[in-house]
Amino acid sequence: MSIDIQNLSITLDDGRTRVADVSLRVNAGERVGLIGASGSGKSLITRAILGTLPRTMRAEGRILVEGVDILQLSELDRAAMRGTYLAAVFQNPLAALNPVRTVKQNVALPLKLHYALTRAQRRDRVLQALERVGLSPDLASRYPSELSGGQAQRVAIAEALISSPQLLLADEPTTALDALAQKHVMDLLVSLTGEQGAGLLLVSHDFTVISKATQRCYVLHDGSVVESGVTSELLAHPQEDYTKELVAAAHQIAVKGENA
Ligand SMILES: Nc1ncnc2c1ncn2[C@@H]1O[C@H](COP(=O)(O)OP(=O)(O)OP(=O)(O)O)[C@@H](O)[C@H]1O
Repeated sequence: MSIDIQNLSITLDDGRTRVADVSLRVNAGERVGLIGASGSGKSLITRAILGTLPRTMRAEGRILVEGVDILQLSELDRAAMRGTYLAAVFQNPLAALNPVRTVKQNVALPLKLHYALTRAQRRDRVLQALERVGLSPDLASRYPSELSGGQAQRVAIAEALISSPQLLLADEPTTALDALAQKHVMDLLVSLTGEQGAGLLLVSHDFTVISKATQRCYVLHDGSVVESGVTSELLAHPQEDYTKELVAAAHQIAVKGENA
């Protein structure tokens, strides 16, 4: 499944524009980055794709999925896309997981909502999903508050991928994790989306993260795309001043890490 965002603008009720005329494409099975500083509009674009923008905001333009403009679909149809064609992983897994449900109940939720499976089929799928993200079945009966940040993010990934979505939106999925958990979670996102043939839209403020996981990327500044291209080329030869700043920041972090 490809997703083709054409001239997307997101405006507040009072007329202020937060995202302006953004065009962005993720081809089937492709890993694409969306990079920009805090407040540049990355999360709003993700939410416009998911259909979860705040009620005080309006999205204009087109978001084509297999040629259908999903901005024109009903709320019900948008909700049906979440957990089937589309899934998402966010920065804070504990906010995304239901705290009063166990790990296995959280992971099973998309199956319960969207698929007619028996309890036994659901249980098997959940255990398989936990195994694929490298979590022991012993964790299945725990509550989210009884997990480390890295474990909780793995649970969120298992939940996102259990229904084999065709596009995974990952919004700063590693920002809240320590360096080792960051690497594990990124490796997992790349390998699992690859195995499932799903596309990945990876949102981050950090070129280091984007460069490790994506083939192409878009640079967002103050709600507009200022540059886009093959990630390795953008990193090696940024054209715009803003992209140069982001690249320099990533190099500084890398050098600090090497000297630590
Ligand atoms: N509910 C809201 N009402 C009004 N303005 C909002 C709302 N949500 C976000 N904004 C504004 O829209 C702009 C883009 O926000 P967005 O969350 O998309 O940024 P971001 O690039 O994802 O930042 P971060 O990396 O910090 O998450 C910001 O100026 C933000 O203050």
